[in-house]
Amino acid sequence: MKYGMFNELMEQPESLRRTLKSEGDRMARISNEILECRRIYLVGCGSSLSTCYSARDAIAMNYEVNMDVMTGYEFYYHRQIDYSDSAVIFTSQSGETADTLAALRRANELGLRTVTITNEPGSTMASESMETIVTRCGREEAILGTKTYMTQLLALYRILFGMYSDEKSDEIMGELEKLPGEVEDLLRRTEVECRDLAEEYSGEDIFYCMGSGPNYGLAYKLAMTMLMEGALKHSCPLYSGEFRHGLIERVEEGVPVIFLESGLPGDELTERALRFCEKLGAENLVFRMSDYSDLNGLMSPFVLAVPLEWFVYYLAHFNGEDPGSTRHIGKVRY
Ligand SMILES: N[C@@H]1[C@@H](O)[C@H](O)[C@@H](COP(=O)(O)O)O[C@@H]1O
Repeated sequence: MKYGMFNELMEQPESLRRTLKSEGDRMARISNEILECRRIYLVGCGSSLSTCYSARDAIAMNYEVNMDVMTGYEFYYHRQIDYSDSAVIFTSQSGETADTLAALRRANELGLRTVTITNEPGSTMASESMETIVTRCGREEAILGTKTYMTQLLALYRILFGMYSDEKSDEIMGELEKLPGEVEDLLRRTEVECRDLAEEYSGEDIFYCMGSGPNYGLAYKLAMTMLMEGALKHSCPLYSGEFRHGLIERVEEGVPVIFLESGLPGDELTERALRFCEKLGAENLVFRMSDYSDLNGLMSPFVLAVPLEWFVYYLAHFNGEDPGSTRHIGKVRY
């Protein structure tokens, strides 16, 4: 059984290729423009907030930078926005989310430099933002964003790592170019094993999702939009270091916990939590960057997203749900 989301999932490599080609120069120009800014805000909601977390954490682990991540309404209601020489990058697949649009309007009123990354060139946010990067995916119908997630994260990494010129940024910029091929390969390699895993866990009601560094953002997306929206499972994301401040009291034999590991230094906390959960006999599902790719650990949200997409796609399927459907909220406003 193939759902509409299947084709969107398979279109990820091509969407990445098209976005790199058509938006490359514009992204490079924006990197140079925001380089001089004293502060950069990243603002989005849901899946589009998760990309902000991942990009911020990837950058903050390597560079000294004033960068804040906020949801749309956090930004809107925040009294102390630093608007002298600051830039805001808004992420919205639809370009219509009311929260993010309200934040964009406030930023424009305050005179901040505004950039929107969206998949909808005709959207309200695209027309009201000073600069727009259009992810070249074509329309995405599934509520569980795949190609729009991948390309949005690509755009954020390109713009933010593009502000620097050193060995690390050169490496990441080079690896971003390799992503379409890498994702193509992952889509092929990981479907069957993740379908089997989904079948095994299809009866579970709740999944805790843990990651550190750039994988916290992915844990957030996995819990909030993939498992809750896509597979209709209860879920909760957390920073690996937060394990011992709550979840440690709740984990017990048979409770499923998903660990996302990048191999970066912050993952010593993920490993520590994993060892503890092993001792308790929890159902540990570990997605390790080193099992899937040789790319830098900073690229793990792109890489691990693919097996997770298959896992969630089939988890929904084995529960008789369409992974791309939604019960209460629409994807794109027409
Ligand atoms: N249910 C959707 C989420 O799936 C989406 O991630 C979020 C942001 O949407 P957008 O990226 O279009 O702003 O909006 C809603 O909450």
